[in-house]
Amino acid sequence: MSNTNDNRYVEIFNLTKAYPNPYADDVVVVDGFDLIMRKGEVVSVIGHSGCGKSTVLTMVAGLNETSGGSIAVAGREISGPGPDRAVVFQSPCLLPWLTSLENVLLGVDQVYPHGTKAERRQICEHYLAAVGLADSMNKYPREMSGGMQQRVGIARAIALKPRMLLLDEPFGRLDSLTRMDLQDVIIDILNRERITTMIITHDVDEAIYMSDRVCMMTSGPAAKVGQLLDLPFERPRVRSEVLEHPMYYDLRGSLVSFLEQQDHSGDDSSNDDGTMHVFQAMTTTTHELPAREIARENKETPLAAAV
Ligand SMILES: Nc1ncnc2c1ncn2[C@@H]1O[C@H](COP(=O)(O)OP(=O)(O)OP(=O)(O)O)[C@@H](O)[C@H]1O
Repeated sequence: MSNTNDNRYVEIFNLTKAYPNPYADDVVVVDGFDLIMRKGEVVSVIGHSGCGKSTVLTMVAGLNETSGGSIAVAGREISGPGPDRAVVFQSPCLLPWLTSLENVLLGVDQVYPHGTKAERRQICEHYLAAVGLADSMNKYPREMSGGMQQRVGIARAIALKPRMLLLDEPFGRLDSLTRMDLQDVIIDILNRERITTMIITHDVDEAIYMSDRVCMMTSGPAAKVGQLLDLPFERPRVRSEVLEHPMYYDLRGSLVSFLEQQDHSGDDSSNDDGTMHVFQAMTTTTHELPAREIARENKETPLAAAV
């Protein structure tokens, strides 16, 4: 019998991170971050620059030690990095002396040591084709554009058949057309493979298009989950249907409104009647998490649709 519960596939409880400060007390960047993800669910994490999004993602990846709290994936508490959690960063960091196929093979060789060489190669070819690189398997990174290199990075991550995919602003360095192409590449793969995925993004529209829920982080220091927003769009997801959905602009407004509140110093995100502004334009389900006064000396970014 499996010891995992598909409704609680990823369990992040009371996650905390304090970075050392050589001149004063440690800086508590994340404090009390709680999130439960269902198996196959795609959650975007959005928040102002510097609030701690990447800190959360790298802790889930096991690349950044936690200061407190716990993270469990598929019923097992994580204690370091592992191939069960594949990460795609803004820059794919390919090995320049290897072709795209060889770059993907590096990880696949580790994960499928008992497969034959031909089987492992077939897995790499399958995922490189899935990201649109069927004709570029023997190219070196220097022969590929930034978008193509990022496709290799995505293929490399997904070929590991991870339990969880962690995407840290994976399109941050790409032009808007390439960005849209790659959003669709990932959406297609997620439609087929149903990998539980966390995406860090600054882009409200990307968060809405890509995910099943949006996790909105409060501004740091001591950032945590401020709101969770359920999205009503079906999968497989079609961009035009999402954009034309009658709820689209209300949902977008809710996200922007939350971020705007976080941008206002000393605002505790509540109306006079204690309700959250973010709920006002909404008819879909949201889950309110306990509010806490957050000191925000560290705000940086003016609000825009992309924060
Ligand atoms: N290794 C580190 N040591 C000390 N402070 C750090 C370290 N890494 C990040 N920080 C600080 O922690 C805070 C959160 O950083 P983080 O990169 O997680 O934020 P973010 O929300 O992902 O930012 P952005 O959206 O700009 O990428 C920032 O103030 C940053 O300066």
